[in-house]
Amino acid sequence: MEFLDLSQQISAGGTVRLPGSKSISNRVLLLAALAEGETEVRDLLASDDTERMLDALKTLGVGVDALAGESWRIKGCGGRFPVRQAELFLGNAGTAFRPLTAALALAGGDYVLRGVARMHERPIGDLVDGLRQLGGNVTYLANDGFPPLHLKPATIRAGGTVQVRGDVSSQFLTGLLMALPLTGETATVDVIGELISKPYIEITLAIMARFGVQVQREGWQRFTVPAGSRYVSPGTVYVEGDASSASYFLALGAIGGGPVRVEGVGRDSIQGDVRFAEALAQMGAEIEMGPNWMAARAPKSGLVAVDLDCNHIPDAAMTLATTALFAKGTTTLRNIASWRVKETDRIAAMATELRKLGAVVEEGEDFIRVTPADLKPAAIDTYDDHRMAMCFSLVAFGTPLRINDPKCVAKTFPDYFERFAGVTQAAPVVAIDGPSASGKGTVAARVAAALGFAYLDSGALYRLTALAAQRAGVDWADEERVAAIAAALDVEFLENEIRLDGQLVGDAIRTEAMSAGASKVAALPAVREALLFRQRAFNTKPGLVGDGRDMGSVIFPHAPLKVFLTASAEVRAERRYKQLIEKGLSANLTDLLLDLQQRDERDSQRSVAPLRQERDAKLLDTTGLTIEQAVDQVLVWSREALK
Ligand SMILES: Nc1ncnc2c1ncn2[C@@H]1O[C@H](COP(=O)(O)OP(=O)(O)O)[C@@H](O)[C@H]1O
Ligand SMILES: Nc1ccn([C@H]2C[C@H](O)[C@@H](COP(=O)(O)OP(=O)(O)O)O2)c(=O)n1
Repeated sequence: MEFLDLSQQISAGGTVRLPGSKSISNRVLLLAALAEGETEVRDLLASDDTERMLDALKTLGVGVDALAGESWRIKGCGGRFPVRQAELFLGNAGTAFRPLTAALALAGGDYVLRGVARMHERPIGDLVDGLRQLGGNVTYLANDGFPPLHLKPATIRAGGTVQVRGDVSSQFLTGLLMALPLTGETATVDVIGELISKPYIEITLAIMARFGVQVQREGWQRFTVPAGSRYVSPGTVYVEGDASSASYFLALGAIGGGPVRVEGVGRDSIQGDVRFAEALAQMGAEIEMGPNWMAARAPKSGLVAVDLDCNHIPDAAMTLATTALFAKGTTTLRNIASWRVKETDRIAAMATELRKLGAVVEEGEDFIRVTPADLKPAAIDTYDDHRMAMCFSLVAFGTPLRINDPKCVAKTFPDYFERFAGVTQAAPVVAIDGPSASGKGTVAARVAAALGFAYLDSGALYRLTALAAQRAGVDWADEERVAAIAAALDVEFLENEIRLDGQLVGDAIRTEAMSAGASKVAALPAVREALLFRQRAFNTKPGLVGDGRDMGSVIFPHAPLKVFLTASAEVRAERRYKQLIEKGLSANLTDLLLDLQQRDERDSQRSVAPLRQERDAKLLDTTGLTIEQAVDQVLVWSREALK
């Protein structure tokens, strides 16, 4: 499984130009395809969801041409798709599946619509019932109420009234409304019960109007499309930035200092999720807004918890769940039952993953309640849900963490994590690598103390693994079992001591036998993999100095300062000899030199993370230097690099 490890973040600030809105992009594409005339769609979101829609339209015979940038020319088919029989695969794209179901059910052809397994678990029965009331001929190919679907030509009933439940997914109503003009008749939709996610219906009505169809409405209960309504291209359409995507960056500003400014959505937006900014303001964030931009910064007194009905911002509300980790008090997000039928059961997923970090979470059928706690590093699962991945990136302000399957953000925001990195500053790392007894540990510990940073003695982890394996009677060459031991190591780093399985280890890991053992287990790829996140989890505020063999190359490749510390083999052997004798351990200088040369050889020649000077590492040869001189040089470089 792919993953992304995030260091703890220190601050956030800057400007982000948002990708196009997913909701607007797919609605505009469908209406442009159904319209008379050509439409140029500018600033379209480039993502999985829009790709599914574009592919579907191509399959249906619609002329789709990519122009420069994220612009497309769509040759409208005037309500009649050229291809009358087709099978469409729509992945996990709800914003493609629902409206296409509605449009194709009334478009007079014979179509099969499929998606990924999760899509086949997401209900569509209420939409199908609505289409059947209009005369649609829809069959379920697997389970009643769920995709895949088979659509055959409808027998349209004149002057029909459709009843559709409003409390399931507003995408059903959106789909129906957008398809109604295809009947050619006057058609009315009555919404039964409370309509959820109303702002999404506003988007639908606004875009239909842009394509020349005025929906007459009575509140949120009744919508009528007059006979003879037809879609006509408005020529050029600009897609607004995605307001849900804006929520992550506004939250970053509110948590990480800010200001973080997003461009592409603002006060004049037709997207309901811009109201996320109000929710953030209720938490204390300072918000500024212009017609097409918004900015957020942290309040001096810190964020505070809220108790909020989130029905109007179902997607952006997820961002509040992780923002709550940085607010004083318990946050309750209510009226979010729709989370349960999204890309995943988002209430369950959110609760499970927040608990991994140590947060206190209570969940109900339609609410979630989050109380902050001291956060601890964890590997977060994302459930093929882009919003899970993006929401949990905010957690990096509280603890380093691992995000599994980070590429799921491609659904709406393929370069999310690059943009995240662009407006955040991670806790810095000074990476010190080099051969045995070059002085890494001594120098690293003193530099860490001088800078007020944490210190990671990564070699100790390999030594501890070797020791734990020996104690468990596991051969150092048994990769699988040694890796399992490394993954399960119960260690605690104290000021000047290490506890393994609750007991102080003392010099048991410093013997030459354990040096050799460490070098052997360190050559096993599975062992290195097992220790990777454990090492990165040390990268907390205000910063870290790490020493080892691969700090700069593998563990912290983005470290602002990398040092390669070395000295002649003879000098290093002498240093190690003195060190061992001082500790009261037995040693022989000739053997030590030989051991050290063998170990250098093994550490340099192994296939994974070999010992070598990185191209961007500064070389420091300590053969003729005192400890103080070596420390001073690294401190000079650190102050330059961390400015
Ligand atoms: N620049 C230096 N000059 C002299 N002795 C040093 C220097 N750096 C380190 N030492 C000594 O060498 C020994 C080995 O250093 P250590 O930090 O354990 O190396 P490493 O972590 O690279 O194996 C220590 O006893 C340390 O005091
Ligand atoms: N980041 C690291 C740290 C240590 N190792 C390996 C290589 C060394 O032979 C052993 C022991 O490392 P350690 O830094 O404690 O050893 P020295 O003090 O330099 O002799 O672990 C590694 O492969 N990668």
